[in-house]
Amino acid sequence: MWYGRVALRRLQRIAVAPLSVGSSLTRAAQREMSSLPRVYITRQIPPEGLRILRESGQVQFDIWDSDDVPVPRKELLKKVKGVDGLVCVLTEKIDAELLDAAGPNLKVLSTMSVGFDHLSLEELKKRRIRVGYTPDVLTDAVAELTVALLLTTSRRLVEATHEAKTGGWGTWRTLWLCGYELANSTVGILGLGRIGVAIAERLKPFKVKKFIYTDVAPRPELARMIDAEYVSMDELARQSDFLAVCCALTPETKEICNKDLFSKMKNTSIFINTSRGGVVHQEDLYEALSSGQIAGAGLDVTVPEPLPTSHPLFTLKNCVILPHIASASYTTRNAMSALAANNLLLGLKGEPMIKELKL
Ligand SMILES: O=C(O)[C@H](O)CO
Repeated sequence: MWYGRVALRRLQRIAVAPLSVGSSLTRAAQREMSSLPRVYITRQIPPEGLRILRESGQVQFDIWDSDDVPVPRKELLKKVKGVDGLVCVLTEKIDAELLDAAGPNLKVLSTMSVGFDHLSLEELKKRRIRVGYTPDVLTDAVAELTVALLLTTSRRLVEATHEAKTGGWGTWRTLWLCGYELANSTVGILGLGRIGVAIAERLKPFKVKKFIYTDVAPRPELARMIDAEYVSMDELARQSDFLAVCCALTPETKEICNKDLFSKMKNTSIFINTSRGGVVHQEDLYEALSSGQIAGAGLDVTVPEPLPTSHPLFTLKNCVILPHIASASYTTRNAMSALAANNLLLGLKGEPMIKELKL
């Protein structure tokens, strides 16, 4: 269930109560509370996660009381001082500076995201800080949104609604607003994991002819689930009518979608990215779209985020840009917050987390 803003604020007041040791508490209760591990939460996370933390009776926590504005870095560096645990989202850079500010008490970091490119894994490992993250629970939502974005881009839905609303809709025309269909197409997946499989499963009923994928190595178990063929990066570019990027952002995948890739794609191909903006060389993508090297692109992620409204990509009719909403369903965001909360609590107890990154 999703709580409204007022209910959420009420929940938060209750949740943070242990830190503001009130006069109504007995001294014994105050002592007990102040001996609990201290946790800082960098964002107003959905209510399910807050409820779990509050009802656990296992931690005292403080929270940045906003979803609209990220916690300013200066404030964050102050707030993390001495904490035992930290719950963050993808807008917080967890690096040496922050970990130094937190100090040696910090044992567990729990990010409410499947992506972990905002975390300096090396620094975390060096300090033996355990890291929880939230894969799986968002797979359905991300796959669903990816399909929606793919169809929106390939069938030119944004252009079409704009034309209908602004008087561009004249007589029925034979080739007006034509796009590309999935039937009989080849769909390529760059980085085959749970999300890539879920996307392919949803696209299959659209009569896709063939699924292909590339990755650092073949992933036969996953590939078998969707009858996908392993190909090289070059072949992926050459054969794909639709190319969906599903890989994590790492030093190896940074700007892997660049001029070299786009130049090998068909000029009827559609490029879709719901992973991280950093895997794309955006100037090269702009070039490929504006020159007609590829037919269109649908992006849920960009660099930076938010992408300034003056960015050249916004001038292109064949580029659909969404504000990083792939996992944004009420169910999924609550599930992510619950998983992040449970990971944190387990980590603080010294038990295996439900989803823990191997550092
Ligand atoms: O990494 C993630 O979790 C997504 O990008 C946002 O849900």
